[in-house]
Amino acid sequence: MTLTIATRESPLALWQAEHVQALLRAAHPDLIVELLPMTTEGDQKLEGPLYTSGGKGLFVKELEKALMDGRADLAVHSLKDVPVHFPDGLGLTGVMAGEDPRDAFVSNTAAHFDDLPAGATVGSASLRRVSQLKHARPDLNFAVVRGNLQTRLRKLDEGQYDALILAVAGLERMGMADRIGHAIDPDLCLPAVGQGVLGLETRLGDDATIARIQCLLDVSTAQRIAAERAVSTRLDGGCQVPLAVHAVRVGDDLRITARVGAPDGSELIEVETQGPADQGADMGVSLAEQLLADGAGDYLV
Ligand SMILES: NCc1[nH]cc(CCC(=O)O)c1CC(=O)O
Repeated sequence: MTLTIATRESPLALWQAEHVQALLRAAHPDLIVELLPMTTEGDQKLEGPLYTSGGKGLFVKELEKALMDGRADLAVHSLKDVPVHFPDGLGLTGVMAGEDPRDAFVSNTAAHFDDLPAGATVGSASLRRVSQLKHARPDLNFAVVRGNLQTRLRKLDEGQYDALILAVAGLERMGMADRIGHAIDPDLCLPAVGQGVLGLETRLGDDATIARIQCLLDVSTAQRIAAERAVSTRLDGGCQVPLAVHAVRVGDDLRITARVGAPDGSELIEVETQGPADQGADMGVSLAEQLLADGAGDYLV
């Protein structure tokens, strides 16, 4: 049997696909695992912030076409970039064990976010990051930065920004953990839904592929993801909205924290709940409704 993994051609996407390819080869010596690298619309549209150019779906659509056509059997995604709804016939078959979910502070001049002087320029195109960090530090200047991790770091090194905020997991996967000044306390900047988690998308009912990837799946992470994605599904949120959701395991429970912030940092709404880990999806829906009751709708356009 041959299993083909569709992947974007960015260095991070290729790393993720090759990582899964190596794990599948090791688990199934009889299996031929191939990559189908493709350029997506999202990779071609690198001007302007993601939330003005069509959102997360752009990175996923081409890969899903390949799955539907049978040119590929599996897509490996940074779950953070995966929209809440799937096309007919496709689905999220499972998730792998989560890595560090936090954001990273990256700077060549300041050792810590708190050390940034007033007026310093922080590069981020994420409404989630900007709304939370502006709330904490209204005196900083936030500027859009796009491109893959390597491009963003080059712009930092050229002096276009005093600091960048990037996901710890992406930097670690790229072998660039040495660029991390410090991981940011979730209290300051709560992570995105699914941050640091790889999700595996297949055709629904493709039992042969689904059987082969079982060995990669992590049940505890799946519970965390069910909770987090329930919040964004109820709010219909993509990366176009300033939404942060983070579920952590506390014994047999999950504690879920969610925030929606004004893009200008003037208001930050936070809600939290705790309950049995296998009821995360229901808890997530209630938490989303609590956010709406607290006025989050104003910022979820
Ligand atoms: N939005 C791009 C993206 N998608 C996933 C990651 C990092 C890895 C992850 O969170 O799984 C990144 C880079 C970043 O936000 O710095």
